[in-house]
Amino acid sequence: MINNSLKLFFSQYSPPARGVYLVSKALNLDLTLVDVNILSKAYLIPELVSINPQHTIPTLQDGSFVVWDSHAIAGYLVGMYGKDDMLYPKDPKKRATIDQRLHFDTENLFPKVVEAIYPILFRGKTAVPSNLRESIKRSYGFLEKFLKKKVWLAGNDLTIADLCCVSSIKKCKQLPYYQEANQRGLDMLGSKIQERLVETYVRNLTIKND
Ligand SMILES: N[C@@H](CCC(=O)N[C@@H](CS)C(=O)NCC(=O)O)C(=O)O
Repeated sequence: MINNSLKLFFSQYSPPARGVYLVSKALNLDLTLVDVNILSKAYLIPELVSINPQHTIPTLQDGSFVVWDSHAIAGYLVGMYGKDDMLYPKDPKKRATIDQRLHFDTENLFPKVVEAIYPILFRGKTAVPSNLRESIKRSYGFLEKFLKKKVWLAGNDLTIADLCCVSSIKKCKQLPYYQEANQRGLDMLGSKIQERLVETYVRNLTIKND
């Protein structure tokens, strides 16, 4: 379904932006993607800052309505454009479980990704500290427990919890739109991290030899 009024401020390097992109694919919605280079200092484009003072990626503009935070955007897209509520059921118990997973992503998973990756991308660090690696493993352990006896993260059906957390990764890989909507950006982020590690390594060698 093409909706020309839906504009998503997006970056392949942004996991939450890719979460929203996955949701749009699940809904068969065509978004207009505005590619924002979050790796460059010039990413604060006026078009984004004027509608979202927090200037976070992803931000959705639907006509005169603006919403940001990937989880809020995902719920909005299902409510507004879903042919049914399967991806984000209105049933209070089902929704509460999904919301718990989404909040887990906000307060636990994503901050750890940021803590692990940002110092390598932006501050010349070359490794993820071992205590953080342990902490990330604990988070994945929680996800495994959430998944126990369930097909998907919040029950037997795919929901926005899966698409936002992309935690039940093997299942998500089976989705027909997964490669385009997540794997491509994930590979780009992986290559960028490798590139930064090599740059930092070479810079450190040069400093040593000076
Ligand atoms: N909880 C937010 C996190 C959004 C976020 O922090 N996005 C990062 C990119 S992955 C960003 O916009 N960073 C630049 C900034 O905060 O100005 C969400 O789920 O959308």
